[in-house]
Amino acid sequence: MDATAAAEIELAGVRKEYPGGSVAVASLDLVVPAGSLTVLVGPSGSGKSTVLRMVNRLIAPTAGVISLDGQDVTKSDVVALRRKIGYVIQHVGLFPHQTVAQNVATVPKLLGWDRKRVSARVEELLDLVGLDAGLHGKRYPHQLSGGQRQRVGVARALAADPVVLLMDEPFSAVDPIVRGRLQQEFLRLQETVRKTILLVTHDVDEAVRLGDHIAVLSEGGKLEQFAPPAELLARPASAFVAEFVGADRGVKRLSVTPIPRQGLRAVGEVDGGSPRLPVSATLYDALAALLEGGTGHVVVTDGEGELGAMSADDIYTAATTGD
Ligand SMILES: Nc1ncnc2c1ncn2[C@@H]1O[C@H](COP(=O)(O)OP(=O)(O)OP(=O)(O)O)[C@@H](O)[C@H]1O
Repeated sequence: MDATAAAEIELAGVRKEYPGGSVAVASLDLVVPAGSLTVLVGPSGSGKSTVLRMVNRLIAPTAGVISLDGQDVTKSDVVALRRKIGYVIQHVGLFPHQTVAQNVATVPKLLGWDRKRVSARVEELLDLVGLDAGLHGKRYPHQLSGGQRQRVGVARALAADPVVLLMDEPFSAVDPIVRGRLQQEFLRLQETVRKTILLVTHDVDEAVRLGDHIAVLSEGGKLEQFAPPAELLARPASAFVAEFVGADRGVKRLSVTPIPRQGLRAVGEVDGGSPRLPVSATLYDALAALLEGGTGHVVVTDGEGELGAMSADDIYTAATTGD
């Protein structure tokens, strides 16, 4: 699949008051840059799902404007709008009496594609999410693991090549190990497809791992902070954000901070048996390797060879530089 156009999502003064007077979102301004992955994170009841469901018009805002590439979604034809937006939810919502291939083919068939084009697309998508079309395509959802079902949900959402992907707790129904793997695969997939993704989670670690940007919401859909993960962890904008990201935010930052290429110590100074790791790794990986290795140092490498070494103090310095 080629990288196709992605659209900017803009919310301006968006409010949602449910019948009965509960104000899920009081007034939200948010811009989700085209082709980026923005995570909406916040405690239960902070309005995250409400925001997502307003973007694809499953519910209507009480006030304000939501636009895709400058076009007001409430003024677009709803069928055409939903074709532009893939939607993935926690329990996937696959059709139980249809095979995996039929599930993925749902939207292309609705669009009237001929059989050959539909089956080529299904094969391409299953391959993209790491499933074998020959093996898994003929199975029914109950014959798959939770993680495989989740991948089918993503494949189905991508079927008509939408410009936007909305994902509501997409990885929370699977165990932590499968979740970690799906998150990694999903990041690789996003490198290929470069959609504009708005993803909801209540899990800060997931937000940090996945987001180009993180929007932290508190009660009433109040935007507490909108920032890249490293900035959010280094400089929480309010006591609410600091508490929400957790007292271990310093440790979390290690996992989003790259190993520096400059200022490494000479490899000759350190024990030859020190663990080695690529410069593309994070400070978190470096610390983990250092603790595991027992020599007090790690050696950093790239394609050409050894770049230098780091001690625990060096990792500390790299983690706190720029504060
Ligand atoms: N259909 C509805 N009618 C009335 N109130 C609703 C409705 N749906 C949601 N709410 C209320 O709106 C608020 C926001 O709900 P929403 O589901 O958007 O939050 P959330 O952040 O996604 O929560 P969670 O993480 O628990 O899924 C909550 O107080 C909720 O009770």
